[in-house]
Amino acid sequence: MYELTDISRSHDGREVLGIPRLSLGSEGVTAILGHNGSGKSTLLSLIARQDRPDAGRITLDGAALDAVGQKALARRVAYLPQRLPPVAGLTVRELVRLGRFPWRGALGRWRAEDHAAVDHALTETGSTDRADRLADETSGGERQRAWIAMLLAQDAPILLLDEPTAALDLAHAYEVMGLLSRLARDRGRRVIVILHDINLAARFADRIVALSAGRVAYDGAPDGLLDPQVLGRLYDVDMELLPRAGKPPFAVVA
Ligand SMILES: Nc1ncnc2c1ncn2[C@@H]1O[C@H](COP(=O)(O)OP(=O)(O)OP(=O)(O)O)[C@@H](O)[C@H]1O
Repeated sequence: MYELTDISRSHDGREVLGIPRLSLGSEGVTAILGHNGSGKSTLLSLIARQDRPDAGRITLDGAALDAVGQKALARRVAYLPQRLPPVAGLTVRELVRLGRFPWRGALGRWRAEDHAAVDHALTETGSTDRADRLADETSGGERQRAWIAMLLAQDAPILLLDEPTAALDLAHAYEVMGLLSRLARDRGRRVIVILHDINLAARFADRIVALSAGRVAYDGAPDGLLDPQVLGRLYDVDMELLPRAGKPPFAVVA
């Protein structure tokens, strides 16, 4: 579990993230929401240790995040950034195999469990049929699922994903979120995921942390966020809720 204390991160003399205190990772799925530029990716890249705060302290399970070795961190935290690098020349399977890097033995030998983890990740993301195609030649959404498969193959207890559903059609966005929430529920994974879709977050998250101008503006259960006033303040737009029998109401712009 992460503990953040007195975190500050600035760019060009402007503080883009200021968090006095925040614990993350004790719930199954935590969704991070907020308007564009509110600091979501900055927060995620800090806890993924892709970036460092200018001030403050981040611990992971009680140890300073800075002090965790690179391989040990990769075994505990799998991170999917918003902007993914090009994958020229790699097949989908080769891309997914990269996720096994922190687990491979001395001399980088492939063990049966590495192959099994890759096959399992391909199956879980519905990517098996495309495994031998060049990742570059698959559609944006198919490639996104291959990246998610790579993340699953890494087999880390904490998954950090920055807008993983952005390139996905509705059905696959729900499928991927369903998969992440099953990993949390059935396999004890802790998922921290940036989303823009309030309704997707309300459906799958156990906790929502919403940022506004670099500050935590809401932190709690999805129910509490599904309030036109709270949403209106957060996104600076009039919102209304459409009730649905037996399901969370649907938030729409009024
Ligand atoms: N490397 C950088 N250099 C300068 N400014 C940056 C840099 N990275 C982020 N910022 C600024 O910090 C602020 C927060 O950015 P961040 O990417 O964390 O927002 P976000 O909530 O993830 O936005 P979005 O929803 O658009 O992805 C923005 O104003 C952004 O312009």
